Amino acid sequence: MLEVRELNSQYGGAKILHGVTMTLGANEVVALLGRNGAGKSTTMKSIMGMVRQKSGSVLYEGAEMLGRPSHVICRAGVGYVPEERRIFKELTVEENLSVGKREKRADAPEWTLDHLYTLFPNLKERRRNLGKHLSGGEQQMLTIARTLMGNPKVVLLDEPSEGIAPVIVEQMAHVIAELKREGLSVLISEQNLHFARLVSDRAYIIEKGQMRYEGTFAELDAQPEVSAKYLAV
Ligand SMILES: Nc1ncnc2c1ncn2[C@@H]1O[C@H](COP(=O)(O)OP(=O)(O)OP(=O)(O)O)[C@@H](O)[C@H]1O
Repeated sequence: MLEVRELNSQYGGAKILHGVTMTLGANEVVALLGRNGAGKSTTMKSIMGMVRQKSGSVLYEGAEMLGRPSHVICRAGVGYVPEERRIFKELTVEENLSVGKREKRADAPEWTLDHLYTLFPNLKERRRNLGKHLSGGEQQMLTIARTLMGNPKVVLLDEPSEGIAPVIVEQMAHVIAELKREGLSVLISEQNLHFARLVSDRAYIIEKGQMRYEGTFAELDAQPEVSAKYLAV
């Protein structure tokens, strides 16, 4: 589905990613783990065409995306939910969702408002409220819901559990499980090993822009020195 090979990225003179290689299979949920500043967001932004200076390869369904603009990558079927929630604060929940609406894709689920409201009951209750009146967790959900309105096949979620209340974290885990059930592929970036383990099939660990680990959580548990070295405890 998504295949990143030998990806190097830099901001100005600062080289951040050094030969990052990873895959996301069809209908898989994969976690990209790592501490603050390890390069998780930069990996996602590079996949999305949001970092200008980069080399390597980003194949989406076999087609090269490296060097293509973000909107083309988006339209090809890759949805991206950045760490900082991007909602229109002066628009209602429903208006925010309408802004994200894109054409139906033959090979991906179509998300109507009704379908989304089943998955996000809080947003249904608050559909006439302005974005600025939502809690942080609701804004996070709205950003995901709006991305789904684009009918993506792949969704990249940057730190979905960060800065939200524990009850919302549970809902977030449910949402990710539902996305998988709908047939989507999901890449999440996480510092929270507990949450990642709950929702993902397998994991990568990145540190200083380099991949340090690839495998299942069971394999990771068998090597406690790896999480001790590369993950926050
Ligand atoms: N626009 C930018 N210009 C210069 N350096 C940047 C920029 N964005 C990020 N960096 C640097 O790139 C490195 C990786 O940052 P990145 O945001 O990818 O990390 P992360 O793993 O996502 O961590 P976080 O949880 O803090 O988002 C950090 O050293 C950061 O300071």
